[in-house]
Amino acid sequence: MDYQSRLKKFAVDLFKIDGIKFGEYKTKVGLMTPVYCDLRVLISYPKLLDFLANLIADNLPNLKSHDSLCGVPYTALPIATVVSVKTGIPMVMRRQEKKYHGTKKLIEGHFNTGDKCLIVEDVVTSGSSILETVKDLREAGLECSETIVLLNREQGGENLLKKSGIKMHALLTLTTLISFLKEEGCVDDVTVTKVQEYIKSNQVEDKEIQSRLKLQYTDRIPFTKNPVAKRLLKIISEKQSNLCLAADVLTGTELLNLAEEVGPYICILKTHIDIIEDFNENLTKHLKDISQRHNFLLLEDRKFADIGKVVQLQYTKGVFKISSWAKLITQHAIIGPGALQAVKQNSEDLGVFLLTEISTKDNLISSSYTKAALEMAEGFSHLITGIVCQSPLFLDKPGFLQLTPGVKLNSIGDSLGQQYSSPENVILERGADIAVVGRGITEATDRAQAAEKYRNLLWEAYQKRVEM
Ligand SMILES: O=c1ccn([C@@H]2O[C@H](COP(=O)(O)O)[C@@H](O)[C@H]2O)c(=O)[nH]1
Repeated sequence: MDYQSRLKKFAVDLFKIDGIKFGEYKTKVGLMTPVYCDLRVLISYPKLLDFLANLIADNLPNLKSHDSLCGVPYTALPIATVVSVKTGIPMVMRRQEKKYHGTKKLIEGHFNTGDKCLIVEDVVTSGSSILETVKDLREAGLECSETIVLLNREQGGENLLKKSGIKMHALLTLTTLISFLKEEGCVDDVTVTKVQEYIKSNQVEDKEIQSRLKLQYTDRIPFTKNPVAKRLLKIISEKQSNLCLAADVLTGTELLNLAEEVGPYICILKTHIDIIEDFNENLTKHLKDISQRHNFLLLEDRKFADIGKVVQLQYTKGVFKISSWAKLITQHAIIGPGALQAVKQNSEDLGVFLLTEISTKDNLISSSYTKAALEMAEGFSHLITGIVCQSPLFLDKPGFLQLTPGVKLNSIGDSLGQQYSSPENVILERGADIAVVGRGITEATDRAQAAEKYRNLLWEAYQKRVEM
């Protein structure tokens, strides 16, 4: 069989084992795609894996010039392994997370500095997974300039990899794959057209984006897709305030008095409306009036974390009717895209801050959870105002705002796990765009004066960051 016929056989076999599916599929970040690739199924078909290893070996004439192979975790690991066994080229393996005990190695296997390592990957969309792997391999002293991939989705990844000095060799592109399948009667013309249109209109963006840390708030307005984020950025610039007050008080009167006192110095007033002991609907009406008069937004920090349907009810119904007064809400990412879908219909007038990290000591959020939450946020860019986190994330995404709680002068924490950093540290080291201050202001004798002090410190720190 010639090489083309072998490739076609591989494409058809992949289709037969459900490695490639056509229809309406939701990606892990909540976007729709007419073609879904799940090459993890290959491990159940050792003969096909063997066939694939031969295809890879024959595709790359200079394969043997490499000292090692590295599969991008996890799907490509078994593929790299069979190629290694077939060709005798040793493997190295990149851990996805650093080990916190033992040898603390990020790259496993024996290698020498300067060894040429070939990256093996299953599917390339933007190429970001390959770039992450390459970054760690290069830091460990390996040389990476080529990658072999099974399927190039032709969405711009090849170009982005080239910019980082990586040449991509692909067994199949989405175009060749679909034409092979069409020739063999596995898909019809309608599917072919849908896939072609999808490729055209889903190219990864290739713009040089300045780090958000270096941009003034108004310069970030064009980058955001969420209407509430645009309004918030305007308010921040007009009031020269990146201070969010955590108004954790227990009565309606206390809340309204506090809002009046600190209103001139804040861009957001954050509530936990369910801790108000004498709540009634008039409270949120008055709160709304004050927010309009003093030009700040209301954020209900409900941290929604239930199934989509319940989130929808909690957000719109019950005694609090949050959707009628809060332009901003917080949500946990643990539920998956369903909870975001649930509030999406209000997206013209709603902004969500998604929790990707939390400020408390010994919390259970891992780096892979944070990574997945960030991907989810990107998939809902029209709805997401920003992220709640503790470290500088989304640096190349100036359209998303970083909201960071756990800010207080002269304190490192409370007795219940809360951890604090200073206003300067939260902006300069932790990458916050907006800092949340609660007890630092609410427990002060002069709350307006305390709010003004935090406002000035936080604003000065942001200006320093932009100029640094
Ligand atoms: O990770 C998080 C997320 C939210 N919060 C909220 O911020 C305030 C902090 O109040 P302080 O009095 O300044 O400690 C509070 O409303 C939390 O619910 C957080 O602390 N950490």
